[in-house]
Amino acid sequence: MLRSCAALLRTPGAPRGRPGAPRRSFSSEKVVQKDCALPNPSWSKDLRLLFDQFMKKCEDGSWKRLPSYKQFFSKTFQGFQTLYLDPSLVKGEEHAQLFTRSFEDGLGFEYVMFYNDAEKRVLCFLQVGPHLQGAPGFVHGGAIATMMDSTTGTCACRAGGIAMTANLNINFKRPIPLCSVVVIDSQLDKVEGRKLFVSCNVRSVDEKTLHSEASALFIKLDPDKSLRKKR
Ligand SMILES: CCCCC/C=C\C/C=C\C/C=C\C/C=C\CCCC(=O)SCCNC(=O)CCNC(=O)[C@H](O)C(C)(C)COP(=O)(O)OP(=O)(O)OC[C@H]1O[C@@H](n2cnc3c(N)ncnc32)[C@H](O)[C@@H]1OP(=O)(O)O
Repeated sequence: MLRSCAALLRTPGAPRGRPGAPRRSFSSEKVVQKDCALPNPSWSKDLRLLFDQFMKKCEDGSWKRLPSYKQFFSKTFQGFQTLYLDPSLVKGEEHAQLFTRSFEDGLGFEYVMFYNDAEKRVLCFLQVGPHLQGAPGFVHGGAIATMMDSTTGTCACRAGGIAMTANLNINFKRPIPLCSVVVIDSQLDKVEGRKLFVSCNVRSVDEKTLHSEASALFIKLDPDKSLRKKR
């Protein structure tokens, strides 16, 4: 796997992403709404296997694959914008992209999430690309935190409605090798009014290594309160 990772980095200036894909021109490009939570050629065998295994589990309806795009464009997100945002504070929206989906294929976060409604649980299968390096050879802690936030956040929003992270408490236990695949397992533990308590852990695919664990608090947004800056 590390070999394919190195191959992605070897040719500076070479077109990246899928072969034949147009080069990015930030100012004029219209972001294509492709579902990024589907296999692409950068996915390793481990990630493909986990994907295939869980697509099978989706057949009886117990698990659901969650599609993922570079931009939010669902009705839920439009609801988020209308209810909570002051339009005068929204800047650069036409260029906005979901942080975790803003890398060329294979270089950053490659992942797919599956949701189990009965268990209020989200599993994220994540391949960490070479541009997420922190300590040499290992993934940056901020990148791990990002994906723990995204996975627990997805779990909170699926289970409880639109919510934002108020607290994320992480213990980093073992570093994650760059270009490896890990499993983030999150579940809703408790609901108290608008507070959603979600925990997660990050393990290696063989489950032998516990890389990190976290607990998070999400607050369901109150439609009577705007998210604008308090003056
Ligand atoms: C974020 C995405 C939302 C979009 C949703 C759209 C679609 C959904 C679909 C799928 C989901 C998809 C993806 C999820 C992906 C990514 C997740 C990323 C999430 C983030 O990356 S998000 C960015 C970082 N996040 C912030 O930028 C928040 C800044 N923050 C605030 O905007 C406010 O802080 C807010 C709104 C959180 C609460 O404000 P508020 O005014 O509504 O509530 P209030 O302060 O009254 O607190 C109510 C009760 O919570 C207690 N409480 C509050 N904070 C606490 C804390 N830290 N520790 C302990 N208790 C706390 C109080 O003590 C009180 O408790 P009590 O009721 O018992 O007195």
